[in-house]
Amino acid sequence: MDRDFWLERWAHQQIGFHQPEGHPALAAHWGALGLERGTRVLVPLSGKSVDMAWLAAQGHDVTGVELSEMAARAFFDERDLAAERSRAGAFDRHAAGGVEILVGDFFDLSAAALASYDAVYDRAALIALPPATRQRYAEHLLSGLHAGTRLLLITLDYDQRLMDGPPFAVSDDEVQRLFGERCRITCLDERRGPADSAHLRERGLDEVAERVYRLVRR
Ligand SMILES: C[S@@+](CC[C@H](N)C(=O)[O-])C[C@H]1O[C@@H](n2cnc3c(N)ncnc32)[C@H](O)[C@@H]1O
Repeated sequence: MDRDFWLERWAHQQIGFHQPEGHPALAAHWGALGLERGTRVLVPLSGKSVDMAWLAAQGHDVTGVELSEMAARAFFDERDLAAERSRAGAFDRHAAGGVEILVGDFFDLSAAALASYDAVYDRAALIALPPATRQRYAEHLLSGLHAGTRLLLITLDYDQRLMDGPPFAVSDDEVQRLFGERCRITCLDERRGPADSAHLRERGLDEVAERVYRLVRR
């Protein structure tokens, strides 16, 4: 899953992962993180997720990091927001309405930049990545985040033989392995049943487990 794979997906609008109504687990479980208004929230691999607008509406300062400039433009255009644009290190920054999207590679975000966030929202970021890159993603994220940073992580688990990712199956064991040494992990919710999106059901996924975790960086 290299950069071109994702840019092609955006160019051809093959974005079945995008949820126009946002993810229901966010409103249901964000409160469990116990964050105050004004908290800086990082949304890695953000796409044009409407969850960023929801987080901004809760009073947070939201930063999405996304490879595709098309996704960033779409996020602001769909809200009739004229985004300010500037250069921020390795990234092109688009910002308006309490949300900034850094267009570039998440792995170029410095440890110092990561340390400036108090919370992370990961929906379809970890599960978008193949196994070796998931390890790298967790390492990179945890290398920067300061103690006490809270994360809401949503995973999808299924029989990986039924379908090639993305989205990839991520088991509870893997979450423990990737994050357990450096985070306190609580599974807040688990939902088993048919995949809730038509594009996954069409790809043969009948039975999935979606889990919602709270992680607190030690
Ligand atoms: C499965 S989508 C999920 C998007 C979003 N989190 C959502 O819930 O709609 C994964 C996104 O990550 C972006 N992406 C993939 N690799 C990336 C990287 N290394 N740095 C930044 N963005 C990346 C892709 O362009 C794509 O928009």
